[in-house]
Amino acid sequence: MASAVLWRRGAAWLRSCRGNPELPGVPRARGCAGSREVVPTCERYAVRRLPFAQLADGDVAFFKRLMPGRVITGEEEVKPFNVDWLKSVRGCSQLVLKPQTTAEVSQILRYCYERNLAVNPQGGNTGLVGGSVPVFDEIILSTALMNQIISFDKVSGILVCQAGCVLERLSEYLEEQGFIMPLDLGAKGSCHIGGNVATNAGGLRLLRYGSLRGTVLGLEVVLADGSALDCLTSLRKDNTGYDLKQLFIGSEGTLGVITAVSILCPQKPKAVNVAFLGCQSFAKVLETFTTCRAMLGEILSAYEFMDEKCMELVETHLKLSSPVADSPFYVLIETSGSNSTHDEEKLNNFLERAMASGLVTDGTVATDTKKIKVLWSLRERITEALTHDGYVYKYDISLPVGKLYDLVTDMRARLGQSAKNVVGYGHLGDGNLHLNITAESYSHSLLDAIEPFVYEWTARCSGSISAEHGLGFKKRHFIQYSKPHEAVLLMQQFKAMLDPKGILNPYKTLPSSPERRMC
Ligand SMILES: O=C(O)CC[C@@H](O)C(=O)O
Ligand SMILES: [Zn+2]
Repeated sequence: MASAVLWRRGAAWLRSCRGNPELPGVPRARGCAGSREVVPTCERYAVRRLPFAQLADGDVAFFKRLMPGRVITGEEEVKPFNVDWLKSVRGCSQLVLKPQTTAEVSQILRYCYERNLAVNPQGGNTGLVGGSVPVFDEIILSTALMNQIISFDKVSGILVCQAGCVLERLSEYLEEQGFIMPLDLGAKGSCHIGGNVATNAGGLRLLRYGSLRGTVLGLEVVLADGSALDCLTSLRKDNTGYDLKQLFIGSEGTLGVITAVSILCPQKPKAVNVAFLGCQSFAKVLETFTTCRAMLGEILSAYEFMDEKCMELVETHLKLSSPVADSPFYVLIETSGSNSTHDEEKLNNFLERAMASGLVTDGTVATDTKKIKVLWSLRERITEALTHDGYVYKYDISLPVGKLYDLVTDMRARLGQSAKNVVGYGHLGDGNLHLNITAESYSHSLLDAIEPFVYEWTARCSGSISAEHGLGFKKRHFIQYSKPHEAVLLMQQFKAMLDPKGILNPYKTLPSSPERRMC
């Protein structure tokens, strides 16, 4: 019935958004993940502490002299820095340092290197694989006060800023200048650009603007021994030797601390539209993608999908309402272009075709900023909704796009009643599935039913076990499912060369001694 209504509406439908006006807007920071008590990581996973030095009173006194007023020591004050956003891993650091300058980061690391003290670099602490919090008592080096925009060149669109700038603040700043960040993600209200680069965050705009490996032009990095590496170039082209910045992009703070970033920013599109559509099968989601890519061409800027379980969760836990009739799958299509009449016409033609051929059975379109945000919030806030559903097991998989949803179906069949919900969503246009499984509480047996099955399944399809979230603490021992042994060895050699004492973000990204999960 809904489809008939849509079909008759034609172009008028294109201009409408049936999104509930009372839907709350997109939150500025990712919502709170509840107040669960978290078992310390080292206990839950039986991790062996590496032989770093223990923090002494003299160390704290040194840092207090170096950065008066920017050293946090009280147990309660340090607590939020010890726990990840998901409330799934917890360290027991006793010290948080908040440098403001690269020189201070250098001094901190020089001191820690000499004393053999382990350091956990931390940005907005929005990571999803336990990479941003300590495992034991690593000193937390927070980039929160390194939040200055250094320069923005309107001619080239190149932004240079300190690592601790919050992504959303950068976006707002750039929008005033007629530009945007090439990166957007649900955690934009809290995540730091340095953390985004350190994890090579993907996000919602990758389909259009590519990954940070292409848009980051330069980096300033402080190495483990405190020496600063100035690769903060703003050149589009520079073929002088090896491109060292690439080593640090996606290194998750294990090779150096990123202190400043130079990034190429696109012009703000003049016309943005979002269509939110219902599809009756995953095959139709795929066909809709092929059709819209062919018909929308260069104006297509995002193609996201979510299944009906995701919609149920955002409705139940966040009280958002679906703007379209219940469907097994939903897709969100965004266009970004320079001519609204042209873009709307293209989108309308595509939608008419999609409706006529039965690819899409219901849908709504938003052309103004407020309604666009409402539609995006249905997709962006799934992560937040999941945290209200219990303990969440998260998988972030790259797969050949045609196989993307088979993993969700297989996992559902495998887990049966032992899981509460098994949901699939993600950046379909990038071949990136977010598979999430919820249960009332954490259990080793459920984890054993999921892993290594999920990784073996992914490896059989030549996929990647981490598309965009990184390996952090939780996934480092599974790297071999996506990288050959020689590649892992070479990574370990790079690590040993740049950080011979292994003080930077230990227990993360690369496998070390095997850990046994406690039963
Ligand atoms: O929570 C997740 O699994 C995905 C988070 C994020 O990458 C997203 O695309 O929303
Ligand atoms: Zn994602």
